[in-house]
Amino acid sequence: MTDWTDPDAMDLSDGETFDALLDRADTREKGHFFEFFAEGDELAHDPGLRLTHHGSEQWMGQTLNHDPAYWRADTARERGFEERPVHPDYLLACVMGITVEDLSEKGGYFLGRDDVEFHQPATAGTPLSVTSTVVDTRTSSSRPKYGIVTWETEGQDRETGETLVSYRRTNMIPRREPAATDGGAVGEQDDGGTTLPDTLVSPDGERFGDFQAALDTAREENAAVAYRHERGRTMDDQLVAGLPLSTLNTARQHHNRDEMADSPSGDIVAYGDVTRSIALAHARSDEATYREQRFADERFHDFVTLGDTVYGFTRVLDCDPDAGPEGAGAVTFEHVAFNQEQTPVYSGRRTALIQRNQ
Ligand SMILES: C/C(=C\C(=O)O)C(=O)SCCNC(=O)CCNC(=O)[C@H](O)C(C)(C)COP(=O)(O)OP(=O)(O)OC[C@H]1O[C@@H](n2cnc3c(N)ncnc32)[C@H](O)[C@@H]1OP(=O)(O)O
Repeated sequence: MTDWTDPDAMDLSDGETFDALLDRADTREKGHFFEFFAEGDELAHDPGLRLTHHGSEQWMGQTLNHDPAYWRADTARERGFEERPVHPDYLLACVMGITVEDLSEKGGYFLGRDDVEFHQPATAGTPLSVTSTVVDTRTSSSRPKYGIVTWETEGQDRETGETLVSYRRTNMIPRREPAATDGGAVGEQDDGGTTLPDTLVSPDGERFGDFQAALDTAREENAAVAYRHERGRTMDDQLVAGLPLSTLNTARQHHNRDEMADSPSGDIVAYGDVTRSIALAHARSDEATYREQRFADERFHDFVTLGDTVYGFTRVLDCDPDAGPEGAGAVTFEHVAFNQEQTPVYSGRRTALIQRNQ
């Protein structure tokens, strides 16, 4: 009988031998198919990640987030932070990155996120502890190869147990076995005409009062406060594969072109949090941000891949002068990330405190 442990028993450098071997080898799987998840299940995510200034600065630099409070200690103190925090987009991406191995590594697309709440600023050196609960599972009626799963996730400081950020996220997750469906609703569209305002108003400046004045003007003129941001960022390898890997995000969507060739996108796609952070950076560059508060109804509408350019568009929904400290008021925005073909790829509602005066 052949001793298969003998190094010379097989020549693995021979293409034909190796090909035949690969064909009969099982794959040690990573991640979970849709069928794994049941409502109420709780998962504690194991990958270890410690927030760092290096990671935050790399994230901010690549996504054009230049708010000095996250780069300099003096500005951070002026803005009411005890010490210079890491950027909230980086925090959110790290908390989600850690969850990917357990929740979505099988290849499910990130569809949307809701109830994103920043409970307190996070600082460099903080080790993360992240847990998720399955809150909903359903079959996709339009795509029988996929199911749709929603989780609630909480990211905590592993040492103090304090919650830093929490959110509810929904992904399309591949099924082990395709489902029988009702035929689905692919391509069905509401062809009801959309009405648009005749006029779009832009704020004159970047302060809370500028947003409030623009909303007042718009109300008088039956207009909306909405504008685009000039900057664009073309997605390169560093953004598509590098940044997600730096947050321990193992989703094959971002770094395995071979696997993705046969997927709905046909290629690797950008981490939704990178796409979103770029569009938000464009928006923040046109406002005097004081503090990020929360996000709601975030959706990823279309794929962003290598070579696509991400632009930003903003609509102002509400101003609340009574929320926040003396020097700031709350503004609720709807932000849209779109590509070079003007196709929306992300949209979400964001409430941030905006500084009142110079
Ligand atoms: C971290 C990470 C991955 C990870 O985590 O590891 C990532 O970063 S990955 C990159 C970011 N991501 C993307 O690049 C996806 C962009 N996107 C698309 O390219 C298209 O969306 C699609 C091709 C995926 C689908 O395309 P599509 O089939 O035409 O889309 P839809 O018909 O709109 O949705 C199909 C079904 O999802 C339901 N659905 C949609 N949105 C939501 C929502 N928010 N909440 C709950 N259910 C939702 C819908 O209700 C329908 O359900 P049914 O199948 O039952 O009708």
